[in-house]
Amino acid sequence: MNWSEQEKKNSALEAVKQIKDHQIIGLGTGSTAFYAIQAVGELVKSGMSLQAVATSVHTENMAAELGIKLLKPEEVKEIDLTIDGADEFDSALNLIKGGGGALFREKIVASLSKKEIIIADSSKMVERLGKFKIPVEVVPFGLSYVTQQLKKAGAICYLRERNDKVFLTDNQNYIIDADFGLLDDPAALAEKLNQIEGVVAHGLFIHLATQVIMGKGDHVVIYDGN
Ligand SMILES: O=C(CO)[C@H](O)[C@H](O)COP(=O)(O)O
Repeated sequence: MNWSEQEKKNSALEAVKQIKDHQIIGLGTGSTAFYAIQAVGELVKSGMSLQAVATSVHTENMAAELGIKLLKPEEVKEIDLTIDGADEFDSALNLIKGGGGALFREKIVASLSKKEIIIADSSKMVERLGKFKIPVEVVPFGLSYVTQQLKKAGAICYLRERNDKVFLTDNQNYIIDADFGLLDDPAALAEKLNQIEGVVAHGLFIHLATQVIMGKGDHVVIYDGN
């Protein structure tokens, strides 16, 4: 396993230590969350009674294979603890998420969660957010309008594709990867994006993370939010 995979795994295993019996757990999406989902599967196998809400169809399938009982978000009032990855995080624990395209469900699950733990390898920590383009999930009907609004706001826009076809999210929407350059004020940009009709969700997660657990070499560093 290379160093970044080891850091991802270490951060995931550290986060999973916080899970208690009978809790409802939010399961993230991506290559870091993968290690957490595997570990939650182990806890269930060892006899812990846990239920989970998944942030994507991919995660749902993985959890089902591991015997983790799944709930739909509409069946829960709140989630005790969510463990998810991120594409970038800063010292205020603001995030860019959505590299895997699951940003809408991830944001709903994070918003339902009492505790949102972000797990990451050390490459994800940045001084200023924005090197990673901001994923913006858009209803297909609104693609032209939203693209124009994002451009007016200063972004260079890329419609996400996979295998030479337009990428479709689990919600059958498109993703525009919006390059705003390095951000001076992520919260202000998040507010601006919230105002655009046709935007389902964007990848700026402001004040949603409770804690970031970052793998660094063979240990982990924990950053707590305020
Ligand atoms: O937001 C996400 C998916 O929508 C992921 O959490 C993010 O892309 C990080 O992924 P990885 O752990 O594979 O680097």
